[in-house]
Amino acid sequence: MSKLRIIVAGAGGRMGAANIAAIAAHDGVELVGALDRPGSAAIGKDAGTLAGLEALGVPVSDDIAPLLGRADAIIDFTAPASSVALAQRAAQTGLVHIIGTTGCSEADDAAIAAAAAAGARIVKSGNFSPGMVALTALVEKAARALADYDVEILEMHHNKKVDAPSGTALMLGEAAARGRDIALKDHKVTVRDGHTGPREAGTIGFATLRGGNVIGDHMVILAGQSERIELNHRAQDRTIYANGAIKAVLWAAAQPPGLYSMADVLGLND
Ligand SMILES: NC(=O)C1=CN([C@@H]2O[C@H](COP(=O)(O)OP(=O)(O)OC[C@H]3O[C@@H](n4cnc5c(N)ncnc54)[C@H](OP(=O)(O)O)[C@@H]3O)[C@@H](O)[C@H]2O)C=CC1
Ligand SMILES: O=C(O)C1=N[C@H](C(=O)O)C[C@H](O)C1
Repeated sequence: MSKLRIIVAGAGGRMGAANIAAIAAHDGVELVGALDRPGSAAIGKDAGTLAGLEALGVPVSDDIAPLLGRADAIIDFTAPASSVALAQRAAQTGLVHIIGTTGCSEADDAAIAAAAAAGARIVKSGNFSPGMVALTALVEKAARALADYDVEILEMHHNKKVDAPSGTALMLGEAAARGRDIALKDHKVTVRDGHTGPREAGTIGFATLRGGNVIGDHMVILAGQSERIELNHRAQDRTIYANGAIKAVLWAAAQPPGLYSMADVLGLND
């Protein structure tokens, strides 16, 4: 079987390097293009060198146009504006588009859904690790079973992260909300400061920590009157996300256009 040809967007970033290295190590895929922001220091450099590997003969560019005809998929861990623009390109050409970018607004998500409806095969997830997808399913079940317990979600990431709460924390919050048959947007509490009064029953609280080079820690707490359940996930290496993104490419290549989640990729929604 021929290898699937992948473009990595955000090649100069932390996840860009992890994605390039994971593609180079995988037998079923090959890197055919690397993109970054116009003006980025990565432009013109070899993608392999940027990822700490031997040169791969793939220079980083700021122009996707010449790459579109010779790629099957884009792996994109960048920024919301970039992911929306790439989704529109993927729709024009029917490409697989794997979106790991977090911090998207409702309008960004609507534009991404529109691109999927217009022909792109998009897998979008706040977290591409299979362990986190499994944890998300557990959180939904626990929130449903323990309907009167208070749900609080704590996350810690490195000091370069720009969005909060993390995409994963929001994904876990959505799972808890599904378990309770409520809409997260109507029940989430992301800030507590000053005289807040007692905790409002049925809300889902978020706490954000930032520091050092923490890759990604998440804890979901279900607090009852005489007990507390803590569901924890700690990422130890970005390779876990990059390998999940490749798994998503291989799965999505065989799907019709649409917007999919990692739960779809892992067969949890079958
Ligand atoms: N879903 C998941 O499993 C995971 C998601 N993430 C998410 O992935 C995203 C990237 O994370 P990370 O790699 O740590 O971040 P970095 O800042 O290290 O990398 C982002 C890259 O995208 C580039 N970029 C930013 N804006 C644009 C643009 N408009 N057009 C093209 N390229 C652009 C940046 O270029 P420059 O530096 O020049 O600005 C940089 O190379 C974040 O949203 C993060 O939350 C991260 C890990 C796992
Ligand atoms: O920015 C990061 O680093 C990460 N972002 C994702 C998120 O916002 O949840 C996934 C992971 O936690 C790392």
